[in-house]
Amino acid sequence: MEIKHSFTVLLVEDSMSLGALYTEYLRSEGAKVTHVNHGEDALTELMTWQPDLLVLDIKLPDMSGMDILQKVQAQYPDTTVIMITAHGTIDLAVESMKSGAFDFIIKPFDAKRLSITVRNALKQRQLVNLVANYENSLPKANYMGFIGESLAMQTVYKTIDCVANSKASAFIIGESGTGKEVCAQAIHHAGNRRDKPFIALNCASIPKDLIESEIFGHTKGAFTGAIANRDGAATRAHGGTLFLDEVCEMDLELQSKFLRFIQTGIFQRVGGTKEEKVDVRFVSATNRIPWDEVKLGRFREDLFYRLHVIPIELPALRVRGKDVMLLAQKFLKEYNAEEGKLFKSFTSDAKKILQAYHWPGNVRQLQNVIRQMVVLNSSDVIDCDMLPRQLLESKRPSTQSVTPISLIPTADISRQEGSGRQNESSAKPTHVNAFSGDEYGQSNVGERIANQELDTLLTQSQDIIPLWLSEKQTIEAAIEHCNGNVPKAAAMLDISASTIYRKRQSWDEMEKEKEGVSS
Ligand SMILES: Nc1ncnc2c1ncn2[C@@H]1O[C@H](COP(=O)(O)OP(=O)(O)OP(=O)(O)O)[C@@H](O)[C@H]1O
Repeated sequence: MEIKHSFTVLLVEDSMSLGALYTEYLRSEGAKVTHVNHGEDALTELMTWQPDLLVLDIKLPDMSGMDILQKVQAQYPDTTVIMITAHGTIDLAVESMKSGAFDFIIKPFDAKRLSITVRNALKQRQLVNLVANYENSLPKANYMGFIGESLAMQTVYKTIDCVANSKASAFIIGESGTGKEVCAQAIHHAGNRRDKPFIALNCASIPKDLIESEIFGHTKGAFTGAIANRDGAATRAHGGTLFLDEVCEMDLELQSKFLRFIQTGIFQRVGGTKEEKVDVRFVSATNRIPWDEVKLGRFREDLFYRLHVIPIELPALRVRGKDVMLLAQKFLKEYNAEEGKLFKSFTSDAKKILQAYHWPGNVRQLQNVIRQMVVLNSSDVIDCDMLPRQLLESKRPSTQSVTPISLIPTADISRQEGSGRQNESSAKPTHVNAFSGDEYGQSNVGERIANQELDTLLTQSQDIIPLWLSEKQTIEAAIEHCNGNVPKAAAMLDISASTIYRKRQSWDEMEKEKEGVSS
């Protein structure tokens, strides 16, 4: 292995003449050397830069080299330490190796002896770096609270790593239960704001007339019930991260107040007259397609551009392959411990069903299913007969599955319902799902509808409508049923949201063509 040519050394040696001599030896090896005579000076240097090697005399005028070694181990564990010792302190030198020093050299030594130790230390550093780089390049199965080693999740982990230290606003999209809150927390904990607060605010669950005070706080007497001054989420998140969950549900009036806050960090409490300024990083999330909300006039375009700086898309569980079983196994272990049960694994048939199910409620639904099975059964293995009915009855929508309503899962996806949203109009798509159903070999709605049409043709000769129109009606019925939530409708139809958007574009064209023909 090649030793790198230039490396840095902090040499701590109280004798000026020996310091000069060792500096000369080290320079002949290609080192850039900084020489200090006192322990305190060494610690000051270490606060501003970390050398590749620390060559450290055990006996120093102001402190023991052993104390410095301990501090370096605790604060700068990547620094390789070589101890210099006199005959009388060999025991200490041996002790220092137990505490993490790489090697020790006994005084007096010549250039050759120092060269061998230095080269060995550099080789070891290179090996450690090589292994660390290799480990980083392997797929991760665990990352900051996430479980999953699918390619789709590796992309998410890499994006989080890249954006964690930035102050740029991150915008997480994904179906319900895909882990958007886990993602927001991961961004916070992976970045340099990790020691400051992470404040989450669910814009959908706070009553409209309270949300402004929840975000900005209020002064005493600002409204009935405001019996004291109260800090809002903005103040509490100072220095840290403010997570705006379900941000597309934010009231339009509040959106304009929020815009100014995002631009300047300045806000006023409800009922207050004084302006306050905070430093927060914004992370937002929604299970809607934000650009559609902008087009429909429900989300301000200027706010969208402020918040949607770094988009992160969380993949649906059904496109995450083996992650289903990784998660299932993790939840099984967790709920076993909680419930005092003895389940160890799943039968291969149960695994097949779990793997094949389309998980409209994503990880949250999987979590609920595993908990339910653990609570209701006692055995050492999860078998098919313990699986909930909806999993056993659910096949991937086949040629018979033409009515979206018949595909409604009983799973825990009700959180999205009842939002009072009306059916969406045919807003033009700009968002493309990276994990489209077609790429993952999911059944194609066009094909299913085509089969239905064939059946219809065989049994009826009246009321035949164009194939694309029939498909459009089916998809629109599903969207309406889901109160305008396209990702949820797509999940029920077992296609990707991007397929719906593509189709909407082509319907517009078909409608135009139809109008052209009739006029
Ligand atoms: N990759 C994952 N690994 C482990 N647990 C996960 C993962 N993704 C989600 N979860 C778990 O699933 C549950 C739902 O996650 P979370 O609340 O973050 O989803 P969400 O996308 O924010 O959902 P919603 O849009 O409904 O608010 C949580 O209990 C979370 O811990």
